[in-house]
Amino acid sequence: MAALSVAIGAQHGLRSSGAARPAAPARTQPDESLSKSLTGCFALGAVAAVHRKRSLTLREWRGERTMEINYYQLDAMKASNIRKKTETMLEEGAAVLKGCAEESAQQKMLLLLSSPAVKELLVAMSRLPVFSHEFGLAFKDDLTVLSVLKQLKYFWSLSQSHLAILLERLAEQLRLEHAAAFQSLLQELAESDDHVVAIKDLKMPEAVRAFYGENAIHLEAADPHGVFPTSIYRQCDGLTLATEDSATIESVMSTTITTTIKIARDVLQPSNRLLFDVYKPLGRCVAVVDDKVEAHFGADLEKYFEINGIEFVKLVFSGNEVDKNLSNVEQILLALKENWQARHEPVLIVGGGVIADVAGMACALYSRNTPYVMLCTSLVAGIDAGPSPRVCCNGFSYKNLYGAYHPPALTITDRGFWRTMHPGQLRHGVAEIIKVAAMADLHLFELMEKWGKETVATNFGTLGGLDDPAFQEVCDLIIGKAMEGYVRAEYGNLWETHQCRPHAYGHTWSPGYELPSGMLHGHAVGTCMGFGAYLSYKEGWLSEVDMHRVLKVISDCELALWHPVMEDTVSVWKAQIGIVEKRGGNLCAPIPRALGESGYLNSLPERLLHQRMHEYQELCSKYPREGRGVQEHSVDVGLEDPMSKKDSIRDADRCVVTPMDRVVVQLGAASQSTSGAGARAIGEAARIVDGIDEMVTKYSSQPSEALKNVSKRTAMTNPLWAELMGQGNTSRLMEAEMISGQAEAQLLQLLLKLSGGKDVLDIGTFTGYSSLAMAEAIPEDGTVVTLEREQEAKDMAKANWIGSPHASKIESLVGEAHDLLICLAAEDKSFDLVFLDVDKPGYFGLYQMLMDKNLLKVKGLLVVDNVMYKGEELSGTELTKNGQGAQALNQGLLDDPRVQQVMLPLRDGVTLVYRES
Ligand SMILES: C[S@@+](CC[C@H](N)C(=O)[O-])C[C@H]1O[C@@H](n2cnc3c(N)ncnc32)[C@H](O)[C@@H]1O
Repeated sequence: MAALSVAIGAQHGLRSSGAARPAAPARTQPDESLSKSLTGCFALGAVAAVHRKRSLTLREWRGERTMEINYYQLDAMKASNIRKKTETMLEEGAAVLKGCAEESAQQKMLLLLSSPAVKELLVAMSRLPVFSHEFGLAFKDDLTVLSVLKQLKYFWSLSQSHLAILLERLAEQLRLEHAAAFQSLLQELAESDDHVVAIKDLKMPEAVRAFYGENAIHLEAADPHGVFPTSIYRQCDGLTLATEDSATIESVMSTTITTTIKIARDVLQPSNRLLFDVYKPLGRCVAVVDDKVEAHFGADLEKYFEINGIEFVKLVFSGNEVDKNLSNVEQILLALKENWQARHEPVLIVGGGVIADVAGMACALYSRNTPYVMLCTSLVAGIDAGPSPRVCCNGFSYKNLYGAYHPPALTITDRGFWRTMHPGQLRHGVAEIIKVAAMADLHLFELMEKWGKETVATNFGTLGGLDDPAFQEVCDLIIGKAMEGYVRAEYGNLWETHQCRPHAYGHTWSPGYELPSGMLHGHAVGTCMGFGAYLSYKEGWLSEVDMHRVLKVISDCELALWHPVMEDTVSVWKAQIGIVEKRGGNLCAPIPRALGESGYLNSLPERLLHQRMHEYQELCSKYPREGRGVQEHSVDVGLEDPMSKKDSIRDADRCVVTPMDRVVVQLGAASQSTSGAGARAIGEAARIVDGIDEMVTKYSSQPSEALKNVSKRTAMTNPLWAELMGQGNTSRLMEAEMISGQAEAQLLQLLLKLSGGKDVLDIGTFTGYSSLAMAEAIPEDGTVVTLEREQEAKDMAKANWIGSPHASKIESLVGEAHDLLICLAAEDKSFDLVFLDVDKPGYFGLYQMLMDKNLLKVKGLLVVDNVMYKGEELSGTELTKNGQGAQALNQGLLDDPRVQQVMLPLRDGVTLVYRES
């Protein structure tokens, strides 16, 4: 690297600063040959001049003089000159266009490029530091002009239509009377295929080419960004200081990235220019589109590009939290490669926060960085994830474990897309607005206090209040302010080089419990913001009144202040340890110091955390819904619980619960040894197979609140089971994955409703899901007898049923199923429906007891789970004991003339057995 720096420096000129330096450590005196070879290294440029001028003193030779390497030599800029030159160019350009009205569009462009004022402006712009503070501030009162001038610097590499768009925009802003002339140039150009030809490739008169060619040669040395840019959105700079013998080099490097953010309406109306201006000059648009957005707006997207004559390549990917993994990033990378995505061509990303993260990360990785335009279709994307420089994905069950810093070149937020959002998904996005408001913008906070409820109720003015212009303005204002607050806080700390980040409010403790709780991100943030506000009050920062204002606005927007997962304060403490590590050894927890002002809490000892959390729980219990959010879980809004799937199809440790899991794992392994189209096809196949359970869950009736609660609580039990097993309190290691779940519960409920059964036997209680589901479906005088070997599981199930009006229908017995069946038979019990879901080796024996002892009534129904046992028989591998148990029952049923049965490929296979006699 050092050699490279010096070589660049030699090209661009080294200057000896001659700064006084502390004495260098003693070194051996270089011999003459070394001296010669070092001089030889600096054969070019100013260094050679320095060496030639006089011979070095020994002191100097030992490295006590410093060489400064200048990378770029940009012209000094004077805003008034640029403005004047621009206006003259517009005048002269319009006159040129008027004088050649009959010429072809290409000829018009050539005549323009030959005009002195155009030449002068373009060359001047190409030599200016257009990304500098000074330049930005000089044009701060006209951001359109600023944006155009930043691009004009690259005119030599831009396509004809791109340059025409820039000239048209300048005319609209500065010389409206000439705008029509430039507009018609653009229209004419856009109609020919040649509009994508770059200025540098036009066949221009020799003198004109020589003029621009000379500038290009100047730029090669002075500022290569202007002549050979990688893309028009990034520049680098640096300062390298080297001792004269090059033994020590000190350097700083920086990258400057330009970005534009627009809050707009009707972006997909074909006449809207936002996407046109980016993609028309490129001739095509490669887009990564969220599959749910595709369902609603896919046709509009296609129409937009078709009408505007832009080739459109649409790559549709799933954008659920559960899909936020490296495997999906890789699939996007493959798709980009297959479509010859170029490094200067911004990818269009259309969707919400997850697709912004995953596809944004793919762009960060593709050719090390490829620009992208973010078209935000959700609230979270629109004000937070969309313009965010952080792109990321989850890994090893940790949120955002992998990532990069790669902001979009253009972010577009159009509220119109939100009309199709699930209200629950929109609601949780509101947390991000409250976050900005409480930490950085009192005015925005007051707006949320006044309008928060209504914005949530109307999907931000897209499903209501459409005829109320004042409300529409309020909606835009809230979004604009939230966006501005976000950008203000984040863009000065793009690479998170320090941790004073107001935007991490609500993100300190919740990362530890968000995934296990199954909460939507915004609700998890809500709970964490509420806790943060309480801590602030306890610190003496927020007044009690203001603390309650924060809690109230969260609660009014129907977000969660509290979730039972937070009762596990040990896990919350672990989350704090993790976050301290992530924040470079500091807690640095952003919490409001006053309303609308940021503060940072840097210490919260463990005991105090436990205490504060309990106090906070008490406080939340007095809020509506006892602090709980409305539709607070992913499953409540039709999304899969992020914990229900492991991260990657390539994850060899993926928990194989069903035959589908086995297929997905196999496909994952296959995709590792394949690339290109093969890997993509395998990935697609894996996604389809993997999506079957999700689809079944999505389109089957949703479980009751009580059942949802059982699955949530069960999802958190794995560490507990390990502990209980370690203490000898269970006979074997249990796992949360043993739960039957929603689809099977729906099946059981439907069977009971269809058959009118009321005496039910549930063999294998676990945490009580199937028993409660069946209890919900039987009449008031019905009974569910449930059997369980483990006392701990029985206790847990009982606790899970508390609060359900159907709990009283359940009779829970503990012991070996075999023994308990003997007791039930002795009591002459018999059942309309039996659900068999215990250790598989005992299946056939238990079945025989059910039949022989008439525990299953004639005309009764037996439902058996796991009859495909993880696809073992299908895979042809040697069967485990469980696999053998399932097979024995399957064969036994086939051989038993008393029953009629059907095996359904639902999850791990469910067989319905009707007892004929
Ligand atoms: C797959 S889980 C049951 C899941 C439950 N039906 C549900 O809906 O979530 C199996 C349960 O049966 C219990 N079990 C396994 N073999 C048993 C046996 N032979 N006798 C009694 N209980 C048994 C296990 O302890 C475990 O809690």
